[in-house]
Amino acid sequence: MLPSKAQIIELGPRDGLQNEKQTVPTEIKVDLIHRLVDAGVTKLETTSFVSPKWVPQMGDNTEVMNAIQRKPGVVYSVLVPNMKGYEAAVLTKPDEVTVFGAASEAFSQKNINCSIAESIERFAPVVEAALAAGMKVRAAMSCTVGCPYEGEIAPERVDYLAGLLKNIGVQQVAVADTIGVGTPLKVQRAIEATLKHFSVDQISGHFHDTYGQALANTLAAVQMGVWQHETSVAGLGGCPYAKGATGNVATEDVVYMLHGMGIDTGIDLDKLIDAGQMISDFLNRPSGSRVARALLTKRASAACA
Ligand SMILES: CC(C)(COP(=O)([O-])OP(=O)([O-])OC[C@H]1O[C@@H](n2cnc3c(N)ncnc32)[C@H](O)[C@@H]1OP(=O)([O-])[O-])[C@@H](O)C(=O)NCCC(=O)NCCSC(=O)C[C@@](C)(O)CC(=O)[O-]
Repeated sequence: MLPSKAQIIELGPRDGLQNEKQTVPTEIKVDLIHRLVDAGVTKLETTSFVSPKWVPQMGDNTEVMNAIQRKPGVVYSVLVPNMKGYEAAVLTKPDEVTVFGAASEAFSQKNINCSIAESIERFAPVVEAALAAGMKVRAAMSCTVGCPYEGEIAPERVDYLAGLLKNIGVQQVAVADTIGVGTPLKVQRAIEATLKHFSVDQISGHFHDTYGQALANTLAAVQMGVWQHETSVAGLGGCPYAKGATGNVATEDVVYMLHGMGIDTGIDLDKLIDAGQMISDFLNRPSGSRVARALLTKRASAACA
């Protein structure tokens, strides 16, 4: 049965911008966050507390968090790989921390410089501290379908990682197709493996669009009852340690699809498109959202008529 509700978990300010070569000033990131919240986004990843040597674009994490005017009821989430990141993050009072592991050993090494087992040892004290401080804890599971270094990933490896994350107290997990190689049935198998440890209410889909499959994969997740969707405005993004992978599925495209299916997101699509246009203009390239491009063209023709 299709879910009657949906929540967008907007990743544009973090996953969307982390890989940008040009420096995006803090005030642009903050403006983007404010516009997204004004459009009705109620949960978003604002930044990450990782090494600035590894990901320079997120080096202004504390400044971003401190500059945001927070709206009550909105969950401001940050990515944290270890206790060092947690200790810096907690000072900025996030509502949620997200640890991030991988179903692929090689990707774990490349992305966070440790094995899957070591990553769990690093995450465990983060999860414990965050829960004790009253924060929510999510985990991203990278490479649940394919890995840029190891190729296809079997569902058993997703099952293994999800079990480890459940054991340390993680409350919610993202099933991520980091390099966008997944197709609907493969993504459903990764979600099925995750469902052995987490309920459908604790799972979000996180699909990159490298092969143009992200919206189809989102629909495949919806058909399994998944209602939390990790998306990126204007289709921004990509992981610096997954070369060639494009951005996440565009928030505008997911919102348009869900609204068309009668599933409310609480998001004002016009305002969302304006937020995506602001950041696309700043980055000096067209939006990666097909819906945004179509509706902007329609707006322009209406203005000329
Ligand atoms: C995880 C580490 C830090 C390990 O990096 P490491 O080198 O193994 O860490 P270390 O403990 O050996 O420390 C080395 C140096 O890093 C510092 N350090 C250590 N930890 C931190 C920290 N938290 N914040 C700031 N600095 C830190 C530490 O203080 C030390 O500084 P030094 O003494 O040399 O000056 C590193 O590998 C790293 O930052 N990796 C970046 C990972 C990343 O951000 N990847 C992109 C996000 S994941 C993603 O996009 C995928 C996702 C989530 O969206 C889902 C999907 O699509 O798959």
